[in-house]
Amino acid sequence: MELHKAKQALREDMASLKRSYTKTALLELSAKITERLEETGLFRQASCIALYHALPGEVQTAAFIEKWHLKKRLLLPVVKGNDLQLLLYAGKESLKAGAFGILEPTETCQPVAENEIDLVIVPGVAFDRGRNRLGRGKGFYDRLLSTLDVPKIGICYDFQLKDTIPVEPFDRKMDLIVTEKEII
Ligand SMILES: Nc1nc2c(c(=O)[nH]1)N(C=O)[C@@H](CNc1ccc(C(=O)N[C@@H](CCC(=O)O)C(=O)O)cc1)CN2
Ligand SMILES: Nc1ncnc2c1ncn2[C@@H]1O[C@H](COP(=O)(O)OP(=O)(O)OP(=O)(O)O)[C@@H](O)[C@H]1O
Repeated sequence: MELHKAKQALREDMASLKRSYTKTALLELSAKITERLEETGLFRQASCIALYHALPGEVQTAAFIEKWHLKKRLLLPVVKGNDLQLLLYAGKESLKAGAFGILEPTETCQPVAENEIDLVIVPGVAFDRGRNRLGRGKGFYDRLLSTLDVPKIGICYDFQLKDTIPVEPFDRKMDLIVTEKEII
C-alpha cells in the first residue's frame, strides 16, 4: 500500500536525521521544548497529564517528569498486548524497563479513570503543520487516542516538523504541536 510505504520511508529519513545530532544537543533541545510546553494554557490548566518516558532520539522527558510529578498527577503508558494502559507515576522506584526497553510503571501503580485525564502529551516520529502525527507504526497511540476525548499535545524537534505527512483515516490530529522554535 503506497501510503504505508511513504510512512515507512519518512520513518527511515527521521531515524537518519536524528543520528546527526549528539545526545547532548538533543537534551538541550528537549529542555527548550519542555519549557515552551510549560507555558501553554493546556499544560498550566491540566492537573492530570499522560506523558511518556522517552526512547533515544525522542524529546527527552526524564527531567520534566521529575520536575512536575509532585505538582501534577502524571500518567505513563504500559504496553499490554496491543494496547497502552495509563498508570499513575509514583516516583523512579516505581518504574522498570518494559516492552522495547522503555521505562514503564510497575503493577503497584494505580490506573486512573479516563474522565480524570486532562491532557495527553504524545511522542512522534514526525508531525506536520496540519497537526497530523506519524508514530512508530504499531498503532498504539492511534488506538489509545481513538478512545480518549482529551486534548493532545505532540512534542517534537523542529527537524521532525514537516509541511505535510501521509495521513490515514485512523490517524488522530493533535490539538497543539510544540517544538523548540514554535507552537502550532
Ligand atoms: N517513549 C515512548 N514510549 C512509548 C511509545 C513511544 O513511541 N515512545 N509507544 C508508542 O507506540 C508505545 C510503545 N511502542 C513502541 C513501538 C515500537 C517501538 C520500537 O522501538 N520500534 C522499533 C522497531 C522494533 C520492532 O519492530 O520490534 C523502531 O521503531 O525502530 C518502541 C515502542 C508506548 N510507549
Ligand atoms: N483506532 C484503531 N483501532 C484499531 N487499529 C488501529 C487504530 N488506529 C490504527 N490502527 C492500526 O494500527 C496500524 C498502525 O498505524 P500507523 O502506521 O498510523 O501507526 P502510528 O500512528 O505510526 O504508530 P503509533 O500510534 O504506534 O505511534 C494500522 O495498520 C492500523 O490498522
